[in-house]
Amino acid sequence: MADAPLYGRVAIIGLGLIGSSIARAARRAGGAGTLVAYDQSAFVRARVAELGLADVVADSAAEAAEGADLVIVCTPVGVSGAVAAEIGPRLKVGAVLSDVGSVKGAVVRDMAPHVPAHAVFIPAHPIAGTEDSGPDAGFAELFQGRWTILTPLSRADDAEVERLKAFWTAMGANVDAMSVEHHDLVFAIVSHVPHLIAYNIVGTAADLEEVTQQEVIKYSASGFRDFTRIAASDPTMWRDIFLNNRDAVLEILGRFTEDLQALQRAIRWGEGDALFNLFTRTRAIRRSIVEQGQDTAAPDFGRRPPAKTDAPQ
Ligand SMILES: NC(=O)C1=CN([C@@H]2O[C@H](COP(=O)(O)OP(=O)(O)OC[C@H]3O[C@@H](n4cnc5c(N)ncnc54)[C@H](O)[C@@H]3O)[C@@H](O)[C@H]2O)C=CC1
Ligand SMILES: O=C(O)C(=O)Cc1ccc(O)cc1
Repeated sequence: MADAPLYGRVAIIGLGLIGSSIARAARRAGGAGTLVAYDQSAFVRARVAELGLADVVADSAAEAAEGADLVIVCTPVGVSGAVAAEIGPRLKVGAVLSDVGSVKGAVVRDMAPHVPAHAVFIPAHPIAGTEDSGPDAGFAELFQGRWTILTPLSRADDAEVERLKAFWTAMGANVDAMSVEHHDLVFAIVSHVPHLIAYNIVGTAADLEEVTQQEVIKYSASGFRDFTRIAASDPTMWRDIFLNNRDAVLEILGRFTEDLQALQRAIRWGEGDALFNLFTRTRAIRRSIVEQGQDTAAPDFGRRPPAKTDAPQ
C-alpha cells in the first residue's frame, strides 16, 4: 500500500455485514483518508459510532456522498436506485460511485440514470459473505483471498477501474472483471439458485408433519445442516436478489428442474449407473474447488478425508 490513501474521502452507504466489513478492511489497509458512513437505521448509525467504524456518521446519504472521492452503496439491491437518486446530484466532479450488490443488471438499470456525467459508475460484487447481517457481523478479513467482480460500463473508465481494483486488492481481494449480463448468469448458478434450493429444502422439512421440528434439529449433523446455514441468510437481501435477477434465475431453474427430473427417473427405474456417473462428476468439482482454496466461506461441519476409491460400493 502506498503512503497516500487511494481515495481521500470514502463514503459507505449501508453499514451491514458488507458495508461494515469494507469500513474495517479499508481502514486497516489505509485505503481511505476519511471514512464517512450513513445507514437509514438509527440503531445501525449509533452502533457504527460506538464501534468507531467511521470518522464521520452522516445524517443522510446525500450528506455522506457530498465531497466523497468514492461512494460505495452497500444496501439491499432493491433500494440501490433510490439511494443513487438521492446521492447522484451531490457527487463531486471525478467522484467514483460503486456498489456491492449480488445482482448487476438491475442495479445498473436502476443506478446508472442518476449518475451525473462528471462522475464514474463502476459496479462491483465481492464474492464473500456469511449468513449474518448487521454492523456487528462484519470483519476486516472478510475479503481476504476472495474474489471481487467489477463490471465496468465503459473503457473510458479504465484508469478509475484500476484505482478501484487497487482498493479491493489492498483489502485482500482478488479482482476480476466481466460484463453485467455474464455476471448475472454466473451468479445465478453458483450462488442464487443454490440459495433458493436451501430455502426450499429447509422449508419443505419444516412443513413435513411426520418429522417433528425436534428431529430436524436433532439429526441435522449432515448435509441438511449446511442447507440450514444458507437458509438463515438475510430475507430482505435475498428477496431482492431473486426479484432483480429474475431472468437468469428462471433460466437456471428451468435447467435444474429438468436435471432433477432425470434423477427422479433414474431412481424410479433403478438406473444406478446414471446416479453413479453424476455423483462422480460432482465429487470431482468439489475436489477441484477445495484444491483451489475456494471453500473457506462456510464453516467446516466435520468434513471427513476423501474416500480412497471412486468404484461403486
Ligand atoms: N451478505 C452477503 O453475504 C453478501 C451481500 N452482498 C450484497 O451486499 C449488499 C448488502 O448486504 P449485507 O451487508 O449482507 O446486508 P445487511 O442487511 O447486513 O446490511 C444492509 C444495510 O443497509 C441498510 N439500508 C437499507 N436500506 C437503506 C437505505 N435506503 N439507505 C441507507 N441504508 C440502507 C440497512 O439498514 C442495513 O444496515 C446487498 O446488496 C447484497 O446483495 C454481496 C456479497 C455478499
Ligand atoms: O454465505 C455464503 O455461503 C455465501 O454464499 C455468501 C454470499 C452471499 C451473496 C453473495 O452475493 C456473495 C456471497
